[in-house]
Amino acid sequence: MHQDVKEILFTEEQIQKRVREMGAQITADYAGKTILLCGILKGAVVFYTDLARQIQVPVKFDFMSCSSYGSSATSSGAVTIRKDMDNDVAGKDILIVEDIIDTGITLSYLVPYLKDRGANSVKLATLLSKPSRRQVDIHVDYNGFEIPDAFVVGYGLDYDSSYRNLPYIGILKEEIYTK
Ligand SMILES: O=P(O)(O)OC[C@H]1O[C@H](OP(=O)(O)OP(=O)(O)O)[C@H](O)[C@@H]1O
Ligand code: HPA
Repeated sequence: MHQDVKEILFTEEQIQKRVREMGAQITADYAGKTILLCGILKGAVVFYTDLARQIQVPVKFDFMSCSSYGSSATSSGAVTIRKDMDNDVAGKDILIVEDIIDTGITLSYLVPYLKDRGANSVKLATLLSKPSRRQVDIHVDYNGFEIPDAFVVGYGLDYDSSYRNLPYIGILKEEIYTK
């Protein structure tokens, strides 16, 4: 275990098992359709590549990059798009892939944004959700794990751009982000 991690919340094996289950559910729900899989950079990348390979219906890859002002603790609710999807959204069945939903502010902006551009459907898959931190109500179609209000890293999630490559999800020691 990394020295900055105080506790492993989900091991590599637990994550892979859950991702397989989510992929099977998505495969069943989208039978006969093609999914435009929209990953939200950068945190979702690891989950995205694993989930995509567990989906057995046709999938097209696309990505968006967003930023919300301030840290997620102090977010003003203003979300800007740094990189939009390359594909035309109209008429497509879009599945947004996130690593974590915290306040819900990012998704509360993105889902209507894509719907307003004429998507046939917009659904949401997230590996992690922190319901106790929610500021806006978000409907999550596929949720990997609900977690307590702790700062987690690994499997794509970062603190100060580090730890994204840890194969597990762990709780970061408080002294790392309070120093
Ligand atoms: O529900 P919210 O409070 O809006 O927070 C969730 C968002 O915050 C994180 O992204 P971040 O801005 O840290 O960028 P990153 O994915 O590049 O790490 C995460 O990947 C979500 O996109
Ligand atoms: O716990 C977290 N870890 C990393 N990034 C995050 N963005 C919101 N919550 C978190």
